[in-house]
Amino acid sequence: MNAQATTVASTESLTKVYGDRVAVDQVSMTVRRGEVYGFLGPNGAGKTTTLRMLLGLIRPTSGTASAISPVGALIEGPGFFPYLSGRANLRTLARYRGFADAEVERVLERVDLADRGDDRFKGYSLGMKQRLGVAAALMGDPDLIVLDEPTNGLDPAGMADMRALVVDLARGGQTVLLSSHLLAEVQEICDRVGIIHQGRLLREGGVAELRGGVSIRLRATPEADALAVAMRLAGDDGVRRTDDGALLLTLPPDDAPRVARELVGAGVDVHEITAAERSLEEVFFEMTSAPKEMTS
Ligand SMILES: Nc1ncnc2c1ncn2[C@@H]1O[C@H](COP(=O)(O)OP(=O)(O)OP(=O)(O)O)[C@@H](O)[C@H]1O
Repeated sequence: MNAQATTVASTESLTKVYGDRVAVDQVSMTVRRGEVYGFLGPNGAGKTTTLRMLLGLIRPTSGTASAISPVGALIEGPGFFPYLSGRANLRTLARYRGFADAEVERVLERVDLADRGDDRFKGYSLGMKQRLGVAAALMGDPDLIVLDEPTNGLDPAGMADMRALVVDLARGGQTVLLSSHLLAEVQEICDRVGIIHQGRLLREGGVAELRGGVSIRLRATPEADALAVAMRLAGDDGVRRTDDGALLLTLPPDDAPRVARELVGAGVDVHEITAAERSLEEVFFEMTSAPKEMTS
Protein backbone atom coordinates (compact mmCIF):
# COMPACT_ATOMS: atom_id res chain seq x y z
CA MET A 1 0.00 0.00 0.00
CA ASN A 2 1.51 3.36 -0.90
CA ALA A 3 1.26 6.45 1.27
CA GLN A 4 -1.13 8.07 -1.18
CA ALA A 5 -3.68 5.30 -0.72
CA THR A 6 -3.80 5.79 3.03
CA THR A 7 -4.21 9.56 3.02
CA VAL A 8 -7.75 10.68 3.81
CA ALA A 9 -7.12 14.40 4.19
CA SER A 10 -4.24 16.67 3.40
CA THR A 11 -3.28 20.27 2.90
CA GLU A 12 -0.42 21.74 0.94
CA SER A 13 0.97 25.18 1.75
CA LEU A 14 -2.51 26.09 2.92
CA THR A 15 -2.80 29.78 3.76
CA LYS A 16 -5.61 32.07 4.86
CA VAL A 17 -5.17 35.79 5.24
CA TYR A 18 -7.78 38.06 6.81
CA GLY A 19 -6.83 41.67 6.09
CA ASP A 20 -3.28 41.93 7.38
CA ARG A 21 -3.64 38.92 9.70
CA VAL A 22 -2.25 35.60 8.50
CA ALA A 23 -4.57 33.14 10.25
CA VAL A 24 -3.10 30.05 8.57
CA ASP A 25 0.41 30.17 7.18
CA GLN A 26 1.64 27.58 4.65
CA VAL A 27 0.23 24.57 6.50
CA SER A 28 0.97 21.16 4.98
CA MET A 29 -0.53 18.29 6.91
CA THR A 30 -1.54 14.71 6.20
CA VAL A 31 -4.18 12.61 7.91
CA ARG A 32 -3.94 8.86 7.36
CA ARG A 33 -6.74 6.36 7.26
CA GLY A 34 -7.70 4.81 10.58
CA GLU A 35 -5.81 7.16 12.85
CA VAL A 36 -6.88 9.68 15.44
CA TYR A 37 -5.07 12.83 14.35
CA GLY A 38 -4.82 15.62 16.89
CA PHE A 39 -4.55 19.11 15.59
CA LEU A 40 -3.01 20.81 18.57
CA GLY A 41 -2.51 24.47 19.32
CA PRO A 42 -3.54 27.31 21.63
CA ASN A 43 -6.62 29.43 21.06
CA GLY A 44 -6.28 31.51 17.92
CA ALA A 45 -3.54 29.30 16.45
CA GLY A 46 -5.54 28.73 13.27
CA LYS A 47 -7.06 25.31 13.91
CA THR A 48 -10.67 26.12 13.11
CA THR A 49 -9.71 28.12 10.03
CA THR A 50 -7.64 25.18 8.73
CA LEU A 51 -10.45 22.69 9.38
CA ARG A 52 -12.98 24.95 7.70
CA MET A 53 -10.80 25.15 4.59
CA LEU A 54 -10.34 21.39 4.65
CA LEU A 55 -14.10 20.97 4.69
CA GLY A 56 -14.58 23.47 1.88
CA LEU A 57 -16.51 25.88 4.10
CA ILE A 58 -14.16 28.76 3.38
CA ARG A 59 -11.80 29.37 0.54
CA PRO A 60 -8.02 29.38 1.03
CA THR A 61 -6.07 32.50 0.14
CA SER A 62 -3.50 30.15 -1.38
CA GLY A 63 -2.48 26.51 -1.21
CA THR A 64 -4.74 23.49 -1.37
CA ALA A 65 -6.79 21.33 0.97
CA SER A 66 -8.50 18.08 0.16
CA ALA A 67 -10.37 15.38 2.00
CA ILE A 68 -12.14 12.21 0.99
CA SER A 69 -15.88 12.31 0.99
CA PRO A 70 -18.20 11.87 2.66
CA VAL A 71 -16.84 13.64 5.71
CA GLY A 72 -18.80 14.03 8.93
CA ALA A 73 -18.00 17.17 10.84
CA LEU A 74 -18.76 18.91 14.08
CA ILE A 75 -17.15 22.25 13.57
CA GLU A 76 -19.44 24.81 15.04
CA GLY A 77 -22.25 24.17 17.49
CA PRO A 78 -24.83 22.37 15.33
CA GLY A 79 -28.10 24.24 15.11
CA PHE A 80 -30.41 21.93 17.04
CA PHE A 81 -33.95 22.95 17.96
CA PRO A 82 -34.10 23.34 21.76
CA TYR A 83 -37.72 22.21 22.18
CA LEU A 84 -37.40 19.10 20.02
CA SER A 85 -35.98 15.88 21.42
CA GLY A 86 -32.52 14.70 20.41
CA ARG A 87 -34.14 11.99 18.32
CA ALA A 88 -36.54 14.41 16.58
CA ASN A 89 -33.66 16.77 15.87
CA LEU A 90 -31.67 14.00 14.23
CA ARG A 91 -34.71 12.81 12.28
CA THR A 92 -35.16 16.31 10.91
CA LEU A 93 -31.54 16.37 9.83
CA ALA A 94 -31.77 12.84 8.44
CA ARG A 95 -34.73 13.75 6.26
CA TYR A 96 -32.95 16.79 4.98
CA ARG A 97 -29.86 14.76 4.17
CA GLY A 98 -31.71 11.77 2.73
CA PHE A 99 -31.16 9.21 5.49
CA ALA A 100 -33.71 6.78 6.93
CA ASP A 101 -34.86 6.90 10.56
CA ALA A 102 -32.93 3.66 11.14
CA GLU A 103 -29.75 5.66 10.63
CA VAL A 104 -30.86 7.99 13.42
CA GLU A 105 -31.23 5.03 15.76
CA ARG A 106 -27.83 3.70 14.77
CA VAL A 107 -26.01 6.96 15.52
CA LEU A 108 -27.95 7.55 18.76
CA GLU A 109 -26.75 4.12 19.91
CA ARG A 110 -23.24 4.92 18.76
CA VAL A 111 -22.98 7.98 21.00
CA ASP A 112 -24.85 6.29 23.85
CA LEU A 113 -27.87 8.58 23.70
CA ALA A 114 -30.56 6.09 22.66
CA ASP A 115 -32.06 6.02 26.16
CA ARG A 116 -32.27 9.79 26.36
CA GLY A 117 -33.22 10.30 22.73
CA ASP A 118 -36.75 11.39 23.56
CA ASP A 119 -35.70 14.08 26.03
CA ARG A 120 -35.75 17.64 24.84
CA PHE A 121 -32.44 18.94 23.55
CA LYS A 122 -32.85 21.90 25.88
CA GLY A 123 -32.56 19.65 28.91
CA TYR A 124 -29.38 17.89 27.78
CA SER A 125 -26.09 18.43 29.58
CA LEU A 126 -23.37 20.08 27.52
CA GLY A 127 -21.72 16.69 27.09
CA MET A 128 -24.95 15.19 25.74
CA LYS A 129 -25.41 18.12 23.38
CA GLN A 130 -21.91 17.61 22.12
CA ARG A 131 -22.49 13.87 21.68
CA LEU A 132 -25.66 14.61 19.72
CA GLY A 133 -23.53 16.81 17.48
CA VAL A 134 -21.16 13.90 16.95
CA ALA A 135 -24.17 11.67 16.21
CA ALA A 136 -25.21 14.10 13.49
CA ALA A 137 -21.68 13.96 12.07
CA LEU A 138 -21.82 10.15 12.07
CA MET A 139 -24.93 9.90 9.91
CA GLY A 140 -24.15 8.13 6.66
CA ASP A 141 -21.13 6.43 8.24
CA PRO A 142 -18.42 8.72 6.83
CA ASP A 143 -14.83 7.47 6.64
CA LEU A 144 -13.50 10.70 8.09
CA ILE A 145 -14.91 12.56 11.08
CA VAL A 146 -13.71 16.07 11.84
CA LEU A 147 -14.35 17.36 15.35
CA ASP A 148 -13.38 20.90 16.30
CA GLU A 149 -12.51 21.05 20.01
CA PRO A 150 -14.96 18.25 20.89
CA THR A 151 -14.28 18.45 24.63
CA ASN A 152 -14.30 22.24 24.90
CA GLY A 153 -16.39 23.42 27.83
CA LEU A 154 -17.22 19.93 29.07
CA ASP A 155 -16.87 18.85 32.68
CA PRO A 156 -14.35 16.07 33.43
CA ALA A 157 -16.96 13.31 33.09
CA GLY A 158 -18.20 14.75 29.79
CA MET A 159 -14.62 14.98 28.54
CA ALA A 160 -13.92 11.38 29.50
CA ASP A 161 -17.09 10.26 27.67
CA MET A 162 -16.09 12.18 24.57
CA ARG A 163 -12.56 10.79 24.61
CA ALA A 164 -13.91 7.26 25.00
CA LEU A 165 -16.23 7.88 22.06
CA VAL A 166 -13.39 9.08 19.85
CA VAL A 167 -11.25 6.07 20.72
CA ASP A 168 -14.23 3.81 20.06
CA LEU A 169 -14.84 5.37 16.64
CA ALA A 170 -11.22 4.79 15.68
CA ARG A 171 -11.43 1.20 16.87
CA GLY A 172 -14.39 0.80 14.57
CA GLY A 173 -12.17 1.83 11.66
CA GLN A 174 -13.13 5.46 11.27
CA THR A 175 -10.53 8.16 10.92
CA VAL A 176 -10.91 11.02 13.36
CA LEU A 177 -9.35 14.43 12.92
CA LEU A 178 -9.86 16.51 16.02
CA SER A 179 -8.56 19.83 17.18
CA SER A 180 -7.68 20.54 20.77
CA HIS A 181 -5.74 22.92 22.91
CA LEU A 182 -5.34 20.24 25.58
CA LEU A 183 -1.96 18.59 25.35
CA ALA A 184 -2.69 15.80 27.80
CA GLU A 185 -5.85 14.91 25.92
CA VAL A 186 -4.08 14.72 22.60
CA GLN A 187 -1.28 12.71 24.12
CA GLU A 188 -3.81 10.28 25.53
CA ILE A 189 -6.04 9.56 22.56
CA CYS A 190 -4.22 10.58 19.38
CA ASP A 191 -1.93 8.49 17.21
CA ARG A 192 -0.41 11.42 15.39
CA VAL A 193 -0.40 15.14 15.97
CA GLY A 194 0.14 18.31 14.07
CA ILE A 195 1.26 21.15 16.30
CA ILE A 196 0.09 24.55 15.11
CA HIS A 197 1.16 27.87 16.57
CA GLN A 198 0.46 31.33 15.19
CA GLY A 199 -0.85 29.84 11.97
CA ARG A 200 2.19 27.69 11.31
CA LEU A 201 2.47 23.93 11.56
CA LEU A 202 5.55 23.51 13.73
CA ARG A 203 5.74 19.73 13.72
CA GLU A 204 3.78 16.73 12.59
CA GLY A 205 4.38 13.17 13.63
CA GLY A 206 3.52 10.23 15.82
CA VAL A 207 2.95 11.07 19.48
CA ALA A 208 5.77 8.74 20.57
CA GLU A 209 8.08 10.15 17.91
CA LEU A 210 7.42 13.74 18.94
CA ARG A 211 7.95 12.94 22.58
CA GLY A 212 11.36 11.82 21.42
CA GLY A 213 12.11 8.93 23.70
CA VAL A 214 13.59 9.29 27.11
CA SER A 215 15.94 11.60 28.90
CA ILE A 216 17.43 11.75 32.38
CA ARG A 217 15.64 13.59 35.14
CA LEU A 218 17.44 14.52 38.33
CA ARG A 219 17.18 16.48 41.51
CA ALA A 220 20.40 17.49 43.16
CA THR A 221 21.78 20.18 45.44
CA PRO A 222 23.32 22.67 45.37
CA GLU A 223 21.32 23.33 42.23
CA ALA A 224 23.82 25.69 40.64
CA ASP A 225 26.60 23.10 40.87
CA ALA A 226 24.28 20.37 39.58
CA LEU A 227 23.36 22.59 36.64
CA ALA A 228 27.02 23.22 35.81
CA VAL A 229 27.80 19.49 35.78
CA ALA A 230 24.64 18.72 33.80
CA MET A 231 25.54 21.31 31.16
CA ARG A 232 29.08 19.99 30.92
CA LEU A 233 27.70 16.49 30.24
CA ALA A 234 24.64 17.23 28.11
CA GLY A 235 25.64 20.54 26.53
CA ASP A 236 24.14 23.97 27.15
CA ASP A 237 21.07 23.15 25.06
CA GLY A 238 20.72 19.69 26.55
CA VAL A 239 19.55 20.77 29.99
CA ARG A 240 16.20 22.15 31.04
CA ARG A 241 14.75 22.99 34.41
CA THR A 242 11.19 21.76 34.96
CA ASP A 243 8.54 23.77 36.80
CA ASP A 244 8.98 21.56 39.85
CA GLY A 245 12.69 22.26 40.04
CA ALA A 246 14.12 19.08 38.52
CA LEU A 247 16.71 19.07 35.73
CA LEU A 248 16.01 17.25 32.47
CA LEU A 249 19.09 16.16 30.54
CA THR A 250 18.86 15.14 26.91
CA LEU A 251 20.98 12.03 27.36
CA PRO A 252 20.17 8.32 27.04
CA PRO A 253 19.07 6.71 30.33
CA ASP A 254 22.11 4.40 30.14
CA ASP A 255 24.19 7.45 31.00
CA ALA A 256 22.50 7.81 34.40
CA PRO A 257 25.26 6.06 36.42
CA ARG A 258 27.94 8.22 34.77
CA VAL A 259 25.90 11.38 35.44
CA ALA A 260 25.45 10.34 39.08
CA ARG A 261 29.19 9.69 39.46
CA GLU A 262 30.10 13.04 37.94
CA LEU A 263 27.65 14.86 40.20
CA VAL A 264 28.90 13.16 43.33
CA GLY A 265 32.48 13.76 42.19
CA ALA A 266 31.70 17.48 42.00
CA GLY A 267 30.43 17.46 45.57
CA VAL A 268 26.76 17.54 44.59
CA ASP A 269 24.14 15.59 46.56
CA VAL A 270 21.90 13.53 44.25
CA HIS A 271 18.38 13.16 45.63
CA GLU A 272 16.77 11.58 42.60
CA ILE A 273 17.90 10.37 39.18
CA THR A 274 15.54 8.58 36.78
CA ALA A 275 14.83 7.95 33.13
CA ALA A 276 12.12 10.39 32.08
CA GLU A 277 9.82 10.38 29.12
CA ARG A 278 9.02 13.84 27.87
CA SER A 279 5.38 14.82 27.81
CA LEU A 280 3.91 16.41 24.73
CA GLU A 281 3.60 19.51 26.87
CA GLU A 282 7.35 19.69 27.35
CA VAL A 283 7.87 19.19 23.65
CA PHE A 284 5.45 21.98 22.91
CA PHE A 285 7.13 24.42 25.27
CA GLU A 286 10.49 23.57 23.80
CA MET A 287 9.18 24.52 20.37
CA THR A 288 7.35 27.68 21.29
CA SER A 289 7.12 30.38 23.83
CA ALA A 290 3.44 29.58 24.02
CA PRO A 291 1.31 31.12 26.72
CA LYS A 292 0.92 29.10 29.89
CA GLU A 293 -2.81 28.58 29.34
CA MET A 294 -1.75 25.87 26.91
CA THR A 295 -1.40 23.46 29.79
CA SER A 296 -3.70 20.57 30.38
N1 LIG B 1 -13.55 35.51 9.72
C1 LIG B 1 -12.44 36.00 10.27
N2 LIG B 1 -12.07 37.28 10.07
C2 LIG B 1 -10.93 37.78 10.61
N3 LIG B 1 -10.08 37.08 11.36
C3 LIG B 1 -10.37 35.80 11.59
C4 LIG B 1 -11.56 35.19 11.07
N4 LIG B 1 -11.58 33.89 11.47
C5 LIG B 1 -10.46 33.71 12.22
N5 LIG B 1 -9.75 34.85 12.30
C6 LIG B 1 -8.46 35.01 13.00
O1 LIG B 1 -7.59 34.01 12.58
C7 LIG B 1 -6.82 33.50 13.66
C8 LIG B 1 -7.00 32.00 13.80
O2 LIG B 1 -8.31 31.73 14.24
P1 LIG B 1 -8.89 30.26 14.43
O3 LIG B 1 -10.29 30.39 14.90
O4 LIG B 1 -8.63 29.46 13.23
O5 LIG B 1 -7.97 29.73 15.61
P2 LIG B 1 -8.18 28.43 16.48
O6 LIG B 1 -6.85 27.79 16.59
O7 LIG B 1 -9.29 27.61 15.96
O8 LIG B 1 -8.55 29.03 17.86
P3 LIG B 1 -9.90 28.84 18.68
O9 LIG B 1 -9.74 27.54 19.35
O10 LIG B 1 -9.87 30.02 19.60
O11 LIG B 1 -11.02 28.90 17.68
C9 LIG B 1 -7.27 34.27 14.88
O12 LIG B 1 -6.36 35.30 15.11
C10 LIG B 1 -8.62 34.82 14.50
O13 LIG B 1 -8.87 36.02 15.16
